[in-house]
Amino acid sequence: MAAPVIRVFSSESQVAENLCELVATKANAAIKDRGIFTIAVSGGSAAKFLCDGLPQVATDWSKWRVFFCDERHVPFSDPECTYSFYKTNLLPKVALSTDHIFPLNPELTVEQAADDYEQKLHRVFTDGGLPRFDVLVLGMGPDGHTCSLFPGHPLLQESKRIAAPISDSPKPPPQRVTLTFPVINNASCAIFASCGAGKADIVQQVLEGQSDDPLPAARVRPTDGEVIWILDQGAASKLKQASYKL
Ligand SMILES: O=C1O[C@H](COP(=O)(O)O)[C@@H](O)[C@H](O)[C@H]1O
Repeated sequence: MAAPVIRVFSSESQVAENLCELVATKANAAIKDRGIFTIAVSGGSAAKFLCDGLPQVATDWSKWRVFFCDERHVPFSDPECTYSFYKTNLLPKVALSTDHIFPLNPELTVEQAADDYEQKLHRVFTDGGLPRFDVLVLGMGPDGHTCSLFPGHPLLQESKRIAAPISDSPKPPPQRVTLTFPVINNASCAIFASCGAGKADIVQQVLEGQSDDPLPAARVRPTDGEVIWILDQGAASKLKQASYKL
């Protein structure tokens, strides 16, 4: 298990650019090696960074398979729907087929939608084992949550499911489906992108704090992979180790 790598940039636009260049490098390497690139993306600020930067990268979009680290269980027409954000802000600008991006089915109950999402994952990850994503692009909320895995929630202990329903998310909307830690920590590369001084305290706690009960974002430590944090100066401003500074 490798220690987190931390990269600090002077502006949000540089974070987005660096994130997207890194994702493209990973994508092109995976395509060269195996002919396919598997990625799960997040909502919130990470979605904005990806939609801003990915249209500029050079890659073979036909080889990408795009899942969601988590998704809100809302209709596609709801502004909280992460899939619809990508559909509006990324799909018109890149050659990614809608057959290669996998939304949650909001017409099912949240429990059925999670079951259905596990089947969608198994249709792409066909070896029957735990899916191993090439890249996860993760965000972190000000409480230290990542995906829809919240501090103190029983889903942090989930060990059987690869995608699980949650009906009591402390951040609205309450019903969501999320990847679980067995899949997250089986990824080849997990990348966090966080910006703004509002995230500085939680970034410091996650990256430098010690706890017997780590925050969800601090639990992202792929067993045979890397975790990379891409921060702007504001988000990195409370880190104590000088080597993390610009
Ligand atoms: O609710 C969510 O929040 C997190 C963090 O979002 P951010 O805007 O604070 O970066 C996000 O990663 C997750 O996908 C989303 O469902």
